[in-house]
Amino acid sequence: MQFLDGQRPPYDLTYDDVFLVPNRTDVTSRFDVDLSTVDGSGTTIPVVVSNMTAVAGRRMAETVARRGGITVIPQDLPVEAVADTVAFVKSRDLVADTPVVLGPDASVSDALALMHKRAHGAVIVVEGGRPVGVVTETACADVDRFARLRSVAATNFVTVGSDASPRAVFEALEAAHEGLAILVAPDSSLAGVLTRTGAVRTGIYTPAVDGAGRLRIAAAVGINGDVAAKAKALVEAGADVLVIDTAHGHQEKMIEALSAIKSLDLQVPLAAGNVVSAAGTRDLVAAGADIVKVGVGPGAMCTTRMMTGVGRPQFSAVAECSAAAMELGASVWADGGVRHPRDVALALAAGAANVMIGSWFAGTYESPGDLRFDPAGNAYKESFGMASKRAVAARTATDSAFDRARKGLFEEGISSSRMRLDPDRPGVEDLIDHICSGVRSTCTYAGARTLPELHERAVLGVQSAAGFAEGRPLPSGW
Ligand SMILES: NC(=O)c1ccc[n+]([C@@H]2O[C@H](COP(=O)([O-])OP(=O)(O)OC[C@H]3O[C@@H](n4cnc5c(N)ncnc54)[C@H](OP(=O)(O)O)[C@@H]3O)[C@@H](O)[C@H]2O)c1
Ligand SMILES: O=P(O)(O)OC[C@H]1O[C@@H](n2cnc3c(O)ncnc32)[C@H](O)[C@@H]1O
Ligand SMILES: [K+]
Repeated sequence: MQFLDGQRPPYDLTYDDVFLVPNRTDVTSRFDVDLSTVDGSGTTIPVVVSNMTAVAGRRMAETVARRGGITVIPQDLPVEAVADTVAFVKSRDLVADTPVVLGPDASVSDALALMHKRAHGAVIVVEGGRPVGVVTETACADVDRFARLRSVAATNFVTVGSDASPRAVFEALEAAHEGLAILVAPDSSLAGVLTRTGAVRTGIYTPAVDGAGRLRIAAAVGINGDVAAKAKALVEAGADVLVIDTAHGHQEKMIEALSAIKSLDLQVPLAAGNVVSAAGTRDLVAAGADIVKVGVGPGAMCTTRMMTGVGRPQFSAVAECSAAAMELGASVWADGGVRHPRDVALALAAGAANVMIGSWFAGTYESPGDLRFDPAGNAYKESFGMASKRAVAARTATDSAFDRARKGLFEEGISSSRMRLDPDRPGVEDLIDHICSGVRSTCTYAGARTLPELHERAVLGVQSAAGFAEGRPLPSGW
């Protein structure tokens, strides 16, 4: 990475402050770009879902891993609950999505409550293990909420053998003018569902898989308690990457926790943070981190900078930490503050191996929260910070009332925010398409076939606020 005309400013920069200058390129197609990462996490796109309760659950983990990213399950859950999630994700198909299933005697109201748990927006009615109908929102529009699904389900749905190629599924849907195919096993039992877009995505993305060909998943631990025992249990449960996470990662307790976990030689990459300096990066790598998590204060749910004045503009933090990590053969994840595909591209140009995204993905069908609607009818999900009053109250629920009250004084995050589902991109895969098409395009502009090449070849300029504003679209004129 270099600055345009060698002009590196004497102050720190964030994503909005910088732009990439196009280079002469011999990468002539965006499909010639390889987005896989080199940090040992096994991702084939540079996307890591943040360990936030409002963002990272089993549906998110399954869906994102199928497209090549990885989800970090938050540290606040008991090991048994994380183990369940890991087992679920590892049992999922690499191509077909998991259907939402109800029996024929379930009600329309049951179906409506579950339908938007997944982006394909349908409930499959199953009797004796076999699909007998499909219920969509449209079918429920003018019927009584207590009506039974057997009376509203469409029975003329498209079924395809579970061994059919994605192209064959696409063509069957095209011929039938339908959007969702029901995949059935040879014994006619329900095997999964696949949309037209899902079939197309299968040809573009490579799932992130473990040595046994199962979807990958990561899990987080904090720095308090018997962290090494928890880390060992999580890896035994199947976690592919361990994240050791606390607000101030450059502290003795982190170094102790990380060293203790490293000494177990668990044979999975260890990511630790958060830090924003070369010194913090070096100390975490020396204590055993393969990946250093970078970012203090950029997160959308984070009030740290307002509360403490501590932090660092994220582009400079990532650039400095990744340079220090690379010297030691380690990698960096850029954590927080991503709101546009360009932010992901700039973090990668700065040297990050992967980019962590939290709040942006909270506003999708796949995040764990319930779908809600504001008075104007816009769909949204609730999100909250992991150091917010809400998260601290949940984390300390088993402490004494006095300890809870004491810890409650140190909140550093928003407890309730509404993350709107973008009507054009309501599913996390829509956002992944958006991000990956942006980053593929960045790479061809920069003349890079791989992400390390993007970092090597990136030429960055610094822009004024007017420069940034000029780049924004003006959908309603001026
Ligand atoms: N990236 C960020 O900018 C950022 C900022 C805040 C939180 N978070 C996220 O929020 C979650 C909770 O993190 P957490 O660190 O608050 O809880 P935690 O990991 O459960 O505990 C933090 C530990 O560090 C100690 N500590 C010392 N100075 C601290 C400080 N300035 N801020 C916070 N703890 C400090 C705490 O002790 P005492 O309680 O006795 O002080 C406690 O032992 C994590 O997922 C973290 O990544 C991220
Ligand atoms: O993608 P965003 O949401 O911008 O960033 C995710 C990132 O934010 C950090 N974070 C989560 N909760 C809090 C909180 O309460 N205070 C400070 N920072 C927080 C965390 O690093 C996430 O990965
Ligand atoms: K912030």
